[in-house]
This record gives sequence, C-alpha cells and structure tokens, in this order.
Amino acid sequence: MPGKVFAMQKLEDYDISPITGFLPSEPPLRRLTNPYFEVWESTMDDFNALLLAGRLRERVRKLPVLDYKQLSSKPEHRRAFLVLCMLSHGYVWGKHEEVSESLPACLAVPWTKIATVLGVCPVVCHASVVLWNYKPLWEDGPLDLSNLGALATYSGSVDEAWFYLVTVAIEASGAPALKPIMSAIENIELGQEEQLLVNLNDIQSCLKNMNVDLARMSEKCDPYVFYWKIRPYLAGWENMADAGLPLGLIYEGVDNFWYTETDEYADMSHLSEAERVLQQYRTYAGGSAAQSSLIHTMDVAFGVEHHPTGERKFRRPSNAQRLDRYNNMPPVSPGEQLASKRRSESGSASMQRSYSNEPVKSNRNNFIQTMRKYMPREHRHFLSDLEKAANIRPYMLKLQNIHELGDITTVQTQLLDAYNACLDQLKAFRDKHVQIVSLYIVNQARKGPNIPHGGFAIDGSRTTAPKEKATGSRTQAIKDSATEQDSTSDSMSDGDETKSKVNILYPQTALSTSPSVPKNSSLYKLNNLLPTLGLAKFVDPESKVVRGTGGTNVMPFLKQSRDETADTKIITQQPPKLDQALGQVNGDEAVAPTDSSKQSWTDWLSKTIQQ
Ligand code: HEM
Repeated sequence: MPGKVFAMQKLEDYDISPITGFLPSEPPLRRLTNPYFEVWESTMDDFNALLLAGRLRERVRKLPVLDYKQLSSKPEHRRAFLVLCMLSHGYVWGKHEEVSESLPACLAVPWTKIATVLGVCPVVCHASVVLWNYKPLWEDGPLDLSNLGALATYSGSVDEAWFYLVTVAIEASGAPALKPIMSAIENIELGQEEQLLVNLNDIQSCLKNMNVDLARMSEKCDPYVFYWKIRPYLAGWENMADAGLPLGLIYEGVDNFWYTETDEYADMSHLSEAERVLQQYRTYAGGSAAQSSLIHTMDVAFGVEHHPTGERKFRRPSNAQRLDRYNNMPPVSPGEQLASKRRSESGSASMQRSYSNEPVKSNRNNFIQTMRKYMPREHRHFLSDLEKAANIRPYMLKLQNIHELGDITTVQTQLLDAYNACLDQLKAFRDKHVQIVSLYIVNQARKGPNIPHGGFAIDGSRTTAPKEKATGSRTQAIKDSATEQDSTSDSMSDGDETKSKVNILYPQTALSTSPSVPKNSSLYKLNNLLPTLGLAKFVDPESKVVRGTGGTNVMPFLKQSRDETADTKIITQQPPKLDQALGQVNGDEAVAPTDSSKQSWTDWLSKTIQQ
C-alpha cells in the first residue's frame, strides 16, 4: 500500500469525544451560574410562558447588552449560545404575532460574538438544539432515550423534546463509530485487513443502532405538532420572503462591515445609501439535522458523493441547473449580492469575502456542503481533514479489481461485504428519513393547519379509520404505520393525491390521514387564508414542490441522497458478460477463465485482444 497520504489529528483535537462523539464529553451546562448572566437565565425560566402570553419581545427589549467576554469556558459559551438561539428565534417569529425584521442589540451583539467563538453562524443550528441541549436524567445512566431530557424547547411540548432527543440518541449511537473510522484509515495504510474487518463490523453495528433510534421518532413526536408548532421556530432568514423576511434579518448593533478574514473595515464610500441599508441584513438557513457532522462523517468515510439535485453523476450541469442557487454558494446578504454584482462589472475583488461566490466543485451537492458552515468550527475541520485522509472507498475499489482478476482472498471478500453492509445501513437510514419527511412535512403541508393529529375526518368521504388497528397494541400500530408510510411516501411525494391513507401513529385517537385537502373545499379556502408562520405553510396539494429548511425541494433531494448512498456499494460480479459480449462482437469462441483455471482476467483479456 502507498504510505501515509494525510495524517489526521486525534479525535480530541477536533473537539470530538471517542465516547460521546460530536456530543460534548460532559453533559451541557443546565444554567449559567455567573450572576452577571442571571437576566438571561431568568428570561429563559419564563420563556415558554412569555411567548405564549405574547410578551417575550417586551421582556427582551428590557435586557441590557451583556459582555460575552464574561463567559469563561466552552461549556458556558455553548449554554449562552443555546439561550440566545431560543430567545432570538422566539423574538423573531413570535407566537401568532407579526414577524420581526430586526433583532435588538441585547440579543444580536452577544449572539454574533459567541457564534464567532464557537465557529458557527448566529442562527439556530443542530449543535445548539441537539448537541448542547440535553441532560441525562441519571448522571450514571446511559445516553439513550430512557435517560434523556431536553434543556429548552420553543413550544414547551414533549413532542419537541422528543424530536431533539431522538437526534441526541442517534449522535450517541453513532459516536462509537468514530474511532473505528480512524483505525480503518490506519489499518488500510498498514495493510492490516483482519483489523480493518473488525473496524467495518463495528461501524456497521453503530449504524444499525442509529437506525433503531431514528425509527422511534414517531413514538412521541406528533407530525402535526412538529410541522405547525415546532418547525416554524427552527426557520432561519434565508428564502423567507413568504414569511415576511424578504431581505433577511437585521442584527441591530452588529457591524456588518468588519471583515474578520482580513481584519479590516471595507471601504463603503462607493456604496449608495440603499446599498448600505441592504448590507445590514444577514441571511442564514435555519436549523436542520442536515448539519449533523455524524452523517457527513459516514458519507466522507465511505466515499458517498452527493451531486446537485437532479443531476446524474459526472454529467455537466445544464444552463438551467447552473442558475440554481445550490450550484453557487449564496452571498451572505442582499447587500453582498449587490456588491458582488458591482465587483463583477468593475472587475474588482476588493470587497470579496472568502466564502462568497467561491467556485464550488461541480460534483458536490451544495446544500449539503453549505450545511458545514453551520457546524462547530472544529467539527467542520474534522470533516475537511477526513476528506483528505479517507481511503476506505479507494481501497474497496482496489479489492473490487482484485476480485475481478480472480485473486481475492477470503478476508478481502469479507471486507467488501462489510463495506457494502455499512452502506446498506446508511441507505436504510435515508430510507426511513424519507418516510419521516414525507409524513412530517410533505403530508402536513398538503393538508393545511386545520387538520390536527394527522387528520380528523372532516371530509368523511376521503377518510377511514380501521377499528382493529385503532384498538391494537401501540407497538404493533407503530410497526404497521411504518409499513403504511413505506407505501405512502412515494405516492405522496410523486404527487398522487387520489389515495387516502390511514395514519395510525396515534391509534388512541383513531384518526386518519388524507394526504391533501380537496381543492375548492371550504377547508382548502380556509387554509389559504391562514397566515404563514415561518416554515409552517399550507402547500397547494397540486404543487409537487415542498421546501425544506434550507430551501431544497425536499423529496427529490432526499431521494437522490438515498440513491447515491446505494450507488456507492461495490458490485462484485464475475465478468462473464464481458466474455459473452466479446465473443458476440468478435464472432469467435473466446473462452473465459473459469474459477479453476489459474489464468487471470487481465491475462485472458490481453491475449484475446492480441488475437
Ligand atoms: C421529524 C424528523 C425529521 C424531519 C422532518 C427532517 C426533515 C429534513 C428535511 C426537510 C431535510 C432536507 C433539508 C432541508 O431543506 O432542510 C432533511 C435533511 C437531512 N436530515 Fe432530516 N429530518 C428529520 C430528522 C432527522 C434526523 C433525526 C437526522 C439524523 C441526524 C436527520 C438527518 C438529516 C440529514 C443528514 C439531511 C441531509 C440529507 C442527507 O444527507 O440525506 N434528519 N431533513
């Protein structure tokens, strides 16, 4: 094997624990104990009540602008960041209030500073509501769903806590895969195949556990509550014109003209007043588990490549696709957009920020790449180093070659099987995820806000609730529902609204699910009249496009991501077809080597070509 290509640092150097993975090695702080920050913590104590009473903004506006430098440790920075994510998103989206286009300095200034310390963006993210938002119920208990509570939620609901905690459990289940991934890279370099096999089997069992956790989402997180009550608060301020933030959000008191990359002020003298106003806005995508470094790690380790949605591998993008915003990194604010246009007109690069308009590798799905901006800095660095060091897939391709030459050993065959088994598990994860998104987003968006719990039989002609399932055991019902969702997910996402499927996730209510409301019904009209809160909006049942937090057209995007995982598997077929094909083309009687003839395929092929 070739020598070391890229040396990774230890996991701990990337702020990753060999035991808890991307979760902090110690449980997150439950409270900032420094009395200086008591005003934040006491506002958090009343957070859900203030939001409910419609008085959160009033309380927030009375807060002083605190100095973030009084925070003295990383756990404190994380706790403060979570607090500010809760208060800020609660402030912006409100509860049945008009959205606020600006965030007061008492939140915006410390939030932005702490985000810079942690290397994330000042917006809610996977790290804040998942990685830094749990508490073990018993300190010596396991990090699993039997022993976890959430520190903060927007809605105050157990459904929201469950949504975060299932994701915490997935992170915990995946954590023990990180060491074997690092060892696998080492073992490939050292040519230690037996140990590599152990590594791959260990990773596979972690992936299995992650799948078990994901399948538990529907146990205690109601899709209706998720879509209409929780998701609105996870929205950011990018592509949010429909929700009342066409330009993004103004972070009051935050100087948008200071470039940390170059450590200097930009020269603004050439900008018009309108352009300066636009520069105040910031646009960020909202929180999504697409920002989980764990899933990115699996992709990078196994060499799963994600391409722009709708593009097949290695195909050049069409003009239309090139115009898609995910083929180009979005500028950070509308002001930046104008400045960038001006730059390209004048040929000047003086105001360019390092992350805007950079050419991005064309074979990358840019949404997935962009999500790394929202990960903690060290985790992002880990992924970028892992990309340089990852050698598992190249090694498997080499084994595939050896297999085709007929020289493969038993351990090598087992290695290929183990690699494929890992990809099977990762694909199973994405299969389940597609079903969940279908039920929790597509289905909810098409029904509208007026059908609680997956759909009361408002329109009796379209719905049925089977009694035997409603009275069956809850576990059985959940299993059955998974089967039903399997069959519904494709039909729903492919725009087939004719079928009415039963939702028995909540069998005690014997409710049923209609994937959409009939057009021209009074319910349809009512749904269209109701205000949109962030991402919670009614989508016309005839529309095939339902957007995700980051603006993706969710179903095609997620299905492609799943299919790309399956495509990565190594196909280990003997090549008899090649022989037949050559025989047919040449019209001769080429005899391919059999397993017993010691001739290799390469020898045979070169002899055949020479004939
Ligand atoms: C109710 C549960 C969930 C819903 C409704 C949901 C929804 C979504 C949506 C809409 C997207 C598309 C990206 C966007 O535009 O925002 C997405 C992507 C993604 N989600 Fe989830 N998600 C859920 C749970 C999870 C969990 C528990 C994980 C595990 C860490 C996860 C991991 C991912 C990943 C990795 C992506 C990027 C696409 C990919 O890599 O295949 N999601 N999710």
